[in-house]
Amino acid sequence: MIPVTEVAAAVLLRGDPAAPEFLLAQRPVGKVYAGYWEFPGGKVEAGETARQALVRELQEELGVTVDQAWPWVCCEFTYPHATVRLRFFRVTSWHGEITPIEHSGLRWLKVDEAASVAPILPANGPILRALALPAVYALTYAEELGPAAELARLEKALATGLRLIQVRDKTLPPAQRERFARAVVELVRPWNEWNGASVLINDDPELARAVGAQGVHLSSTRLWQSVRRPEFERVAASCHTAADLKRAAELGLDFVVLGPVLPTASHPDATGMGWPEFSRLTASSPLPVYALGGLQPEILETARSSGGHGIALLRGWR
Ligand SMILES: Nc1nc2c([nH]c(=O)n2[C@@H]2O[C@H](COP(=O)(O)OP(=O)(O)OP(=O)(O)O)[C@@H](O)[C@H]2O)c(=O)[nH]1
Repeated sequence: MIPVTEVAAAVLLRGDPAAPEFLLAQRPVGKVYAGYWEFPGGKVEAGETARQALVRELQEELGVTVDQAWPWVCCEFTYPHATVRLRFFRVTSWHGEITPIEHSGLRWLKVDEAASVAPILPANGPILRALALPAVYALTYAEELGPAAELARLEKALATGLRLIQVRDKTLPPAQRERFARAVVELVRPWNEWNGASVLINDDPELARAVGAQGVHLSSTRLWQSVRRPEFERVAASCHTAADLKRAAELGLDFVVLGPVLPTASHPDATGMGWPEFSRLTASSPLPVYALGGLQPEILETARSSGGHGIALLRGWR
């Protein structure tokens, strides 16, 4: 078996939480991949946890003390020199002044500016794409609220920052679902052009194509039936188990939702896995994970401190 080098890496975030800047650092002469841009961090030493390594590395490399670090995604990558398992943390609070003690350069970037820095360590491409995903994934609920009211709710939410939408509404009659999906895509179109907002259609690639949606959201059943990633700009899936998460990663999807985390009215028979289990499952996910099930917007911080990228909401988004 190839030995795996454990690495802890930090995505330092500052500024507006809805459109933050993150820090990239340039590897100095003398290291492998000198001149490449990376997230600050380094190898986990014997006897350390990944979090302890992160805290130590940020002190050594940048001269700062971490106040808050939340586990995020974890990916493996094989370089000619080593196979690494990179545990990324979102670091939103620290003290001390950031100083390039070991790197040859530092750059703060907005997520849409990542392409302006090159070269980036090869393992980091998917990480930059994951960073661009918003905190909230809104699931439509026209079957209860009615299509007109749901479109009005969407219009308001787009104006205040909503960027990622799933047309769910599985029980609407097919013709009505198609009309509604088309109307959502039309409503989102200008936001797509200006801000990259996107619409994913739940479990129906044909409908997604017919209405010109940016993506498709696979049910866990379809996730297992799919032999390759469907050809859309964005593909996500519903996951409930570690095996589902692994499958979604193998298919190269963009993100997943995992749940139900808490008891929810839409699945009255399910008790919810709870945050400790959510945390355990997300710890080895290379894909960003949205928590789902019985959640309200105020729970975002809990989801993030438990390893989630964000939250998926059905009733609660606004
Ligand atoms: N810090 C960091 N390492 C990364 C990233 N992406 C990535 O593939 N790596 C890989 O993870 C490994 C980290 O090793 P490192 O050389 O930075 O470790 P270190 O700071 O402990 O240095 P040292 O080995 O000189 O003591 C390297 O193989 C590096 O290529 C990233 O974003 N940040």
